[in-house]
Amino acid sequence: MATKISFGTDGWRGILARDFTFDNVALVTRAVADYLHVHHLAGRGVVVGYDNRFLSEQLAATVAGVFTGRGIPVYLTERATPTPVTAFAIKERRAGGAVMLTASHNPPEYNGFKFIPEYAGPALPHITREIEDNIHRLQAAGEHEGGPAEPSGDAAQKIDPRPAYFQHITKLVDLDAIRKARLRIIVDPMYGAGIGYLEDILGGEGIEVEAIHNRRDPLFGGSLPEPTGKSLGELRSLVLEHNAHLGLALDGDADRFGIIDRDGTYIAPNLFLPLLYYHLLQTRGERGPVARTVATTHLLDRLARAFDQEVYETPVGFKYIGQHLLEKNCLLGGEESGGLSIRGHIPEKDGILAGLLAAEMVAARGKSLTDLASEVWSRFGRLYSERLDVHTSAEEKERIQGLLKNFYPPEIGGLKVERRIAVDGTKLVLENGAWVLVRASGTEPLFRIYVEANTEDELRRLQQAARSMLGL
Ligand SMILES: O=P(O)(O)OC[C@H]1O[C@H](O)[C@H](O)[C@@H](O)[C@@H]1O
Repeated sequence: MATKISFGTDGWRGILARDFTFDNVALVTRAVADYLHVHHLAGRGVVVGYDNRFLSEQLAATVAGVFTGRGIPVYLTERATPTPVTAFAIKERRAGGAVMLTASHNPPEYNGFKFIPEYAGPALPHITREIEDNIHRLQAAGEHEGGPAEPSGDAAQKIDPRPAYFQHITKLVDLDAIRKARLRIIVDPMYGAGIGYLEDILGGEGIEVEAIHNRRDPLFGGSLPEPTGKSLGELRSLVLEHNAHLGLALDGDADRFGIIDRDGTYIAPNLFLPLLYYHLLQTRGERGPVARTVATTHLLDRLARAFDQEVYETPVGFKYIGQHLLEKNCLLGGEESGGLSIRGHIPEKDGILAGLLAAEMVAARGKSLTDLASEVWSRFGRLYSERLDVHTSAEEKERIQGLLKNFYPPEIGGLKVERRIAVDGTKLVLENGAWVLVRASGTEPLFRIYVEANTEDELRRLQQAARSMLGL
């Protein structure tokens, strides 16, 4: 039977050997090739990149073979490459798009297929829908049943996308300031595709940098390549032990970031994003709107208001943030799951850029991120945010989806509901600015409950209230 292949929040993911097979990857590539031909992009060629996972390189060779077999020139990266670097290579070569083989921060048994169109950011839904339609058409025609062997990736042109990316990133970040401030930095690429990026960019400028987990391990040392507070224990210990100024981590394909401050504090994206927007506005003196997802902190809105800038609120998924970076000339776009990009860069999230900007902020102000946070909170107030992930059965999922459609209570946790936003899940904004959002994840079989409140107590109260109202 044909596998059901669909593009979720960010590409198609599947379990290796079960549904993520060479045949299915070849089939999806054929669907992308058809898309490129129909849109007259095929002649510009396509970049193919891959992460450090099991079989990623071999799967990338299959992708390259299918494209070249269909007359599409291929630029195949000569080694594992971060997603943002693969995306940047599109721009540099004016290619018609890219395919990136990666399952990002998923468990080791997964792999994934991202199509990045010619604008060098994640594919928007109308594009993935068209590719899915092509897949279904090919499946209906029996093309999923093997067919003639695809040529290997030998016909592809091998590229090293690093030099051009390094050159570009050097223009976006003040590496000189980082060097002059004599920062000591520890980096953790989590065994992923980001190995050799932060450490080489910083080290190349004579900045003191040390790297851990910087060899390939498709099992990710027994944990997930997801740079959250929970998984960065070793980085935290080393930062403290070496008295470093920062610990900078990347996820499996280096599009997300994780930051440890000098005192070992994990700086969550919902805090880092406002700190960075403040840095761009206040310290760099730049101006421009900000784009955030519906699940991301409203502290960004407070900053935007104070500096007379606009805020764009999007559904979850960096594809929407990327679209705003492109179309609204935003200064910053970011999301709570750990993605950001800035004006002048590609509309794709980039963990390498995020880490370098963190170092620039610390260097420019001679303050730790925690001290910078105190400065921002004293000017704009503090907000407490947290996301809960709740697993449910398939029947439960349906019940909750049904409930959410009409979920508009007059109050939650004793606070009046002022506004309901339904761009993605259901978000209720309360009378004192606190808010609750409940939505089904597009990448995992669970619901996410996001709450932002003015105090820690209020946060817990709202979490409890939302859970009991929905039976979650
Ligand atoms: O909450 P989910 O639908 O699972 O999505 C969580 C995240 O998944 C991927 O990493 C996307 O690239 C992100 O843009 C998104 O925020």
